[in-house]
Amino acid sequence: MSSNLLSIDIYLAYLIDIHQADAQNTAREAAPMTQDPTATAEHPAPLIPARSWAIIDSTLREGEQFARGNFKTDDKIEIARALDAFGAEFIEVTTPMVSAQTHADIRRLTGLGLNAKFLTHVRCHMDDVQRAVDTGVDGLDLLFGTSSFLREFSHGKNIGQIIDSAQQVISWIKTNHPDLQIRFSAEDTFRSEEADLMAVYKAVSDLGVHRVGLADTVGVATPRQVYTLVREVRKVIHAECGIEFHGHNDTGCAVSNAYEAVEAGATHIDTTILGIGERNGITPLGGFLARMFTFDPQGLIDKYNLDLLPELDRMIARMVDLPIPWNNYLTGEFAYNHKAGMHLKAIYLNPGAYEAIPPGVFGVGRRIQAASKVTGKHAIAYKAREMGLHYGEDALRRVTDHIKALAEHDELDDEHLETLLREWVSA
Ligand SMILES: CC(=O)SCCNC(=O)CCNC(=O)[C@H](O)C(C)(C)COP(=O)(O)OP(=O)(O)OC[C@H]1O[C@@H](n2cnc3c(N)ncnc32)[C@H](O)[C@@H]1OP(=O)(O)O
Ligand SMILES: O=C(O)CCC(=O)C(=O)O
Ligand SMILES: [Mg+2]
Repeated sequence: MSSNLLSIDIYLAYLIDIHQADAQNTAREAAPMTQDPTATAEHPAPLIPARSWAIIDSTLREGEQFARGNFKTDDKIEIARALDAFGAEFIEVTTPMVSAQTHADIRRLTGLGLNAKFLTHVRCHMDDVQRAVDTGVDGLDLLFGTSSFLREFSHGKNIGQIIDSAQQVISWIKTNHPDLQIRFSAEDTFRSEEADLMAVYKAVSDLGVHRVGLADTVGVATPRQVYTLVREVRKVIHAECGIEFHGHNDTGCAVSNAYEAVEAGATHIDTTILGIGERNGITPLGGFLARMFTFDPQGLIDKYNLDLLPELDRMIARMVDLPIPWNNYLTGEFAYNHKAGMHLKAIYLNPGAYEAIPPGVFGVGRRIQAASKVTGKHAIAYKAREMGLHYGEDALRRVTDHIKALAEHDELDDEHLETLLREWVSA
């Protein structure tokens, strides 16, 4: 099999080609990407360079809000080390307001000497911020709900009071802890009034936050809404202010919304391993990387240790005591299973024919399921050749039909197939 598989370069060239063509065909306004001085006509800059965005992995914050996300100190250390080894730029951790243990755990994590920067997620309130600043984190992710739902039923503040609190808290942090990064997020952004959002984002940007956050808290936003709102927010904040997107998956759009956010100019995307979080979770790290890989494969390969992804997924599956979903992006048991005869014929010649992303880059293997009722003669011939067996055209047709007929009634595994192929030759 391996001798027939073409190298990763084939996929990469193809991916770059389709996206360059897509760019030429699209009427959309281009996102404000930084110029790539190394780009040439032969090697054009990737459409969405991997260096234009960073991951804020929130497995240790949003993931703790998952039904089974009850991480102990050792789990947290293992998760943080694994994310750091993978190359995640930021790790978001739960607010120290949760408990004395959580406070102590954050200190423990920030003392590990990892490359990833730690952020803690806190309410925009002096009590929370004062408790957070001695944890050793690199930044504070402040939030305040701006939708009428959250203003009425969560905290009871109006937009003027939210801006006043933001002013008090942000000014205090900047005066007393100027080294800390500050992010301000309007929780439930996509059910908030646009005028309110613009007033809040402009105010916090003027106060000098490093990033503003857009949060699709109930997972209701469409990709187009995300794209449009990110572009609007970009216009009211300072050029050096980053934009973070946090998207829930209630309507199945968490990956596409994160992608649209980046395309519109977002600089930071929140993910969790396997997508764990409140309800059915947020943008999964693996799904987001699969999406972004197609725009800048080499950029992702340079930035992350992508082949560690299966270990990350397995680690969280173990900790939350659930299997990795069979159809999980990249690492699901059948994410790279090939079965139909028409697919198998082509995949033996070039796996790129039926795969968008080479599995080996993400440390996973492909499965060729040659024995089934939907198989075809090419797959059987390849399988036989691998075993050193050769059939004439008639024999190949007959053995293929025999295998298809058997498989109508029974599952055939590889071992059974091999036995059949040998018996058929000697029969
Ligand atoms: C969409 C998200 O995921 S947001 C992040 C959610 N994360 C968490 O909730 C972290 C874990 N939470 C906790 O441990 C607790 O909720 C704590 C420690 C934060 C607060 O606990 P309690 O004081 O018992 O309050 P409780 O959780 O019942 O209610 C929430 C409080 O936060 C207030 N609040 C909500 N949002 C904000 C905000 N952005 N800024 C300031 N206060 C806020 C509410 O008004 C309410 O306070 P109140 O009782 O004075 O009205
Ligand atoms: O702080 C944020 O931006 C996101 C908070 C959150 O988890 C959410 O709104 O779903
Ligand atoms: Mg959330």
